[in-house]
Amino acid sequence: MSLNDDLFARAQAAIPGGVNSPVRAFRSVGGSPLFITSANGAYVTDADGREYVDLVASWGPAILGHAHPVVVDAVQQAAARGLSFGASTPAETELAELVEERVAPVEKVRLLSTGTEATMTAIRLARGFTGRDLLVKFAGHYHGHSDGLLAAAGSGLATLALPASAGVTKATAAQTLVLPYNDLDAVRAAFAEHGSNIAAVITEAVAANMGVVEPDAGFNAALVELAHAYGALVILDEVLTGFRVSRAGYWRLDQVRGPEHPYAPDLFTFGKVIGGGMPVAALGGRADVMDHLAPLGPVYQAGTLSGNPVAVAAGLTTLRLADDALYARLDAAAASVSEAVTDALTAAGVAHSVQRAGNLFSVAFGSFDGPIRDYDTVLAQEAWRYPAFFHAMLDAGVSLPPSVFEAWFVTAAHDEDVIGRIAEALPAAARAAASAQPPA
Ligand SMILES: Cc1ncc(COP(=O)(O)O)c(C=O)c1O
Ligand SMILES: N[C@H](C=O)CCC(=O)O
Repeated sequence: MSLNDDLFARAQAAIPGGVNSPVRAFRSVGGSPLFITSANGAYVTDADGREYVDLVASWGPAILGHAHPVVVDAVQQAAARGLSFGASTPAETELAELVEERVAPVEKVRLLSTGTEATMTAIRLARGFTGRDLLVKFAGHYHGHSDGLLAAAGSGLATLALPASAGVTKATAAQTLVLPYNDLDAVRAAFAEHGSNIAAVITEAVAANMGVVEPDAGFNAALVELAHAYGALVILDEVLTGFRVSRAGYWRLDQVRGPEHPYAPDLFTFGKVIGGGMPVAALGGRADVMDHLAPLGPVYQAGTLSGNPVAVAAGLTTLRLADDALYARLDAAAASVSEAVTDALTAAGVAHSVQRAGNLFSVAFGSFDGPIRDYDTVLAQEAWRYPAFFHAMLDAGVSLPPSVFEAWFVTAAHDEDVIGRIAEALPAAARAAASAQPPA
């Protein structure tokens, strides 16, 4: 028994499933999750003192690498000035201004603590602004764990094969129309039938919670055009992609992909990188919509720790360090790792698709006709090959997301040496995936 195993046994007695977020539980890959005691640069160290190359990066936020000294210093200085005031601070406005400067359609920003709060508030605001009830979401997209968003959600629900969550009332579930991703005909049909009662369409800027699945070129732009034709809003969920794939998130990368560019979603949600590893999230968008939030308008949102000064210091410092050169480095690291994955799997004779968008990527096992475009295809893959692949990588000192349905994350600290260690581990993992057997 390792110390990790002991800690997991103890945690399971004290915490449901031993984890504080289900995706950490290793349920689809088996074994005890890692209990991390420290992290630095591209590495995490577990309770047994074993160091791993980390491709989870706190599920996205750690773009600079773990414990970046400038960020840690900013956090320490902010903490020394006081942990929380329950009052406004100058840095909150600086962070809001920085988001508005980078993401052109965002005219006003409200800070919150989690991505879940951001999407939940965005939906309430869209309903309050339009006076309508229905919400459109796409199968396989994950927007956090508020009630109306848990149908056909990716991430942990995909991993645990949960089509929805217990505890969501039928009335709430009935207000969410779940449509197949990348299917504009389905969106057109939904608007044709329910258009006068649809408040908003929410979409991940690029789906990255069912593995990475890019929107077709022009898809996000067409959503905006369609929704606006019916008086509905579009919420672009950039909780995962915002400030991770470029200085202005996926929205900026998308501007050059579609025929309809530029397009302007009404609301954006941010999380993860905007907090630099601490709990900051944001809702931003058109001023006339945002001004419906209390205290100006009737849509209520609040938070004791919203805009927490220590967390904002981490986020602001991280964003200021994230320049175009940093994103170029992340893109190059993602390209190298994803090419190494393809080379190893191909050499082992494992059919697969490496799905990539900017510096985000994931692997799907099986034969596909081109890049995957929807959740049904994601679910039909040979997911049973992943546990063997995952554990072979872990044994070789590389920590991957413990689910085939999650994206892999590189950091600026993933330099040539680190990528070399990943590349060395891949051939044995690919052979393990090749000899994996489907469940009986
Ligand atoms: C696209 C997206 N939206 C929303 C969320 C929810 O964010 P949080 O986990 O901070 O509540 C996540 C991830 O968890 C996400 O990936
Ligand atoms: N896929 C999720 C976020 O993007 C994973 C994070 C979590 O839910 O703990």
